[in-house]
Amino acid sequence: MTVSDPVVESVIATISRSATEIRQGLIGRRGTVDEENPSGETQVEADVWADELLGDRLAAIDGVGQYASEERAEVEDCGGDPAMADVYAVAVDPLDGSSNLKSNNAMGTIFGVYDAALPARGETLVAAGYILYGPITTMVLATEDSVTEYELTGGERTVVQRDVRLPDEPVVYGFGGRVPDWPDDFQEYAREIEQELKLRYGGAMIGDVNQVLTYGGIFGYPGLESRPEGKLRLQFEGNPIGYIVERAGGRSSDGERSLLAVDPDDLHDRTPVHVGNEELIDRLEDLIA
Ligand SMILES: O=P(O)(O)OC[C@H]1O[C@](O)(COP(=O)(O)O)[C@@H](O)[C@@H]1O
Ligand SMILES: [Mg+2]
Ligand SMILES: [Mg+2]
Repeated sequence: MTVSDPVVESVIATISRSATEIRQGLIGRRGTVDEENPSGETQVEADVWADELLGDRLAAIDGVGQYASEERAEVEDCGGDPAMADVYAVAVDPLDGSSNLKSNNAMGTIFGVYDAALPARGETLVAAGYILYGPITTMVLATEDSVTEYELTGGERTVVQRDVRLPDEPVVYGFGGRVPDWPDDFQEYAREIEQELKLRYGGAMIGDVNQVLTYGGIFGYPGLESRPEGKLRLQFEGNPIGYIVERAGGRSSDGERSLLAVDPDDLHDRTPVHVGNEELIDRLEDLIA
């Protein structure tokens, strides 16, 4: 599938072509640097490197008016106002789950193409996707009308599944954060779910969400007692994943409403993130609202 808008297609082609290179470049970049990202988390060498690589390439695309990433404080102005026709803003989590580099477990790259200046509502996304660096490098791409899974080799992307849909019968769940730090209502919900589904939690949202897309179920990183806003970032993680799961027939929620309807205050806002089969998200909202 190619996307009809040439700018959006260029963004997707640039990220998918860069993925093999990013995967290769992880070697030798597993150590931490002496810096924190704007969310106050220790950066790994590969976080900084992947951000620079993607930032340089995406900013060079005509029609990309803004670039923003989890790893830099401010939105980069790339020449062009996303309020204008055919100008977009791209928000990226260059490496999702980069703490998994140390233990050599799955990781990802997440991106959202917004038709609005950042920070923006998820409803303004025109495309979103993620790369999963698993045993195979894959990309899941959602656009207005469909979700497609690709395998990436060299610079090529090969379709492996068109029209990806969440299976009707959910099988897996994964919830982030420490159990004693979960609010009572979320604990109650989790107790129910663990009677019904199998636990899959790998410490990289992309790996865990891909399990949900493949088998059906729910991924959640709830608001915590110690941090009611949760851990994950709305612009770089919550919105793109919410968009993908909703396009695949599922639901997303911050606990009360679709993630795509959340109004951002700040580029690095955090939000509780829940995505999965509709019925499971409905039940969650009933219990914790
Ligand atoms: O270590 P925890 O608390 O389980 O958190 C894991 C979550 O944090 C993240 O690693 C945050 O993403 P980054 O690695 O991009 O900061 C998610 O991928 C994952 O779901
Ligand atoms: Mg992340
Ligand atoms: Mg990251």
